[in-house]
Formats: sequence, C-alpha cells, structure tokens
Amino acid sequence: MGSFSKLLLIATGGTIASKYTGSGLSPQISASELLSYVPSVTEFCEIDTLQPFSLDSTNVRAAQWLKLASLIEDNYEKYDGFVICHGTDTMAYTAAALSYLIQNNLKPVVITGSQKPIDLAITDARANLTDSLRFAANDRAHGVNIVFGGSVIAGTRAKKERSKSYNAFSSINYPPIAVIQENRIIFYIDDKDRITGEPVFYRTLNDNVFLLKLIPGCSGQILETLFDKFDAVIIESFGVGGLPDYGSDSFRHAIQRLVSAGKIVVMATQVTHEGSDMSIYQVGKVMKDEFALPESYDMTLEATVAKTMWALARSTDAAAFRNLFYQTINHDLLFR
Ligand SMILES: NC(=O)C[C@H](N)C(=O)O
Repeated sequence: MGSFSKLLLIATGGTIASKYTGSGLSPQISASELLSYVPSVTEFCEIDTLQPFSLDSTNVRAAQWLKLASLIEDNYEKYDGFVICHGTDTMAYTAAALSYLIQNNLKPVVITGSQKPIDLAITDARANLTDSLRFAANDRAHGVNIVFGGSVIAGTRAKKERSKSYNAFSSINYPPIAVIQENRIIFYIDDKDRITGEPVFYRTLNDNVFLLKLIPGCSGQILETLFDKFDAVIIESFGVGGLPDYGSDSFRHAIQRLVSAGKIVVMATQVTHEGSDMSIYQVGKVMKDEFALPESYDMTLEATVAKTMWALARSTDAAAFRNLFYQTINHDLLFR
C-alpha cells in the first residue's frame, strides 16, 4: 500500500493519553509513551513527536487550532504526513478548523483519539492510533481527516454522535473518505489528483462568534443582548430552517438591527442529517429574501462554526463573507 513514510505525531491530550486520577481522568501520557503501545508501526513509518499542549479537549479552542496549524506549517517540508492525537469531545471542531486553516493540502493531516485510555487492556486507542499512522503513511491520503473506529472521515464532515461507544464519529451528509479493515485501506473517495499547486496556510480566526440554539417560545430579544458582544451569530433553527414570529416579529426586528450594524447572521439547523434549505417554507424564505442570510445547507454545525470564524477573519463585509462561506472547502458543502 504506502511506501515507508516520515511522520510527525502531535500529541495534545484527550482520553487516549489519560490516566485515572483522584479527580477523574486527565491527560498524563506523553507522545513517545503513546507510540510505545503501537510498536508494529515502525514497519511502515518513522515518527518524530511533538507535544504543544496536553488538554482534555473540552479546553481546546481557537488558540489551540491556530497553534496546530502553525506547527504543521513550520514542519510541512520535513514530513510526509501528520497525526494529531486529540480528545474526542471537540475533535470535530478542531478537524473542521484545520480544514479551513490548511487548504490545498497534498499531505495527510490525521486527527485521532479514543474513548478509552491507551494504557488499558481493553481500549480502542491502539487500533485508532495504528490506523491513523497507517492512513497518514499512505501515498493517496491527503488533507485533514479524522480516523476513528475504522472510518476515515473528511475533517469538515465529522460529528461525535456517541459519547461512549467506539464508533463515536459519523460522517454527516457525505460518505466516509475510506475505511480501514485490518491492515487494508479501502478508499471510497480517491481525489488527490485534483489538487495542484502549493498548500495555503491561514494564520487567523475570529472566534467572536455566538451560537444560539432555538427552543419553542424563545424570543428574538435574546439576539439584542448579543448585539454588542459578538461579530457573528449562528442561529441553530428548526428543520430545514426558519424563524418564529409568535405574532411579535421579534426575530425580524433583532436581525434587522444586527444586519444593519454590520454583524453577520448565519442560519443553521439543529437537525443533524440532510441540512437546511430556507427557501422551502415561508418562515424561512421571507427572512432569507429580506436579509440574504447565509445558511449552512449540508454543512455540519461544527464546520459552520469553524468556517464562520475563518471567513470572518478574512472579511466582515456581508457579501464578501457570503462568498467565502459558500466556497466548497475540503468536501464541506455540496448543496447550494
Ligand atoms: N474521549 C475523549 O477523548 C473525551 C475527553 N473528555 C476529551 O475530549 O478530551
């Protein structure tokens, strides 16, 4: 399958590196110690290690995504591929963020972790780490992907759908890029030839973004309280997308104020599968027509959040933001 590769393992904490402490699981295991649990990988790769931080991924945010992207940029020429060990809880956000921060990328950036610590007798960690290194060593692998539970999922399409099971991640509204069975990688999407030219690294994100999840009865006035604090608000609406009026039109008024003050309002849906389409119902169409609100369509919520932060750092102008937001990047968006 792949030739002998030179890989960089970047360990960042998470359950995979955790041990039991008196106050619950916390990351304790170093990058080189992680590798000591998968000795057979030396048959197909040579690995250097880095450990920029050691966190439960609950504590990972934009600063860490930027750090990871800059480490990969600094080491890009030295390695054939990169594997990041990471906690699962916010892994889908990190994978989406790196998909936007590192574009046109011919080299694999694999993110993995586990539901059980690597030092337990029964654990998914060793299989996930071995699969990830194997995938990163394959010469057809490229771009940002999560490797977990035998699936290779595009970095923009992953969602943690199970909090405990080994098959924690699903590929949403898109097929997995590949599956890994035993030692074999079976590609469903094999598109490395599409990429030409140099990789593009971005060094900034604007994380001044709020996500508002609607519940029945929620008032649009809540948006008014976010007005001064955030540059963009993503509204996680119902179904294919719409906003309630409840006879008071409070959402319309609030969105009018936000948009005319130059804030970005993005529409998304709390339904995981199949995505939004605000043009279908009157409750969505009238708002979209009046305010030209960008919507997530088939993008995951995690990709929508990360893409908003990436696009916002490029431009806060509504039309320029919309253009960036609707570019298809690392398989994130098909439906427009
Ligand atoms: N399975 C895990 O890795 C969960 C852990 N709390 C983390 O995200 O760091």
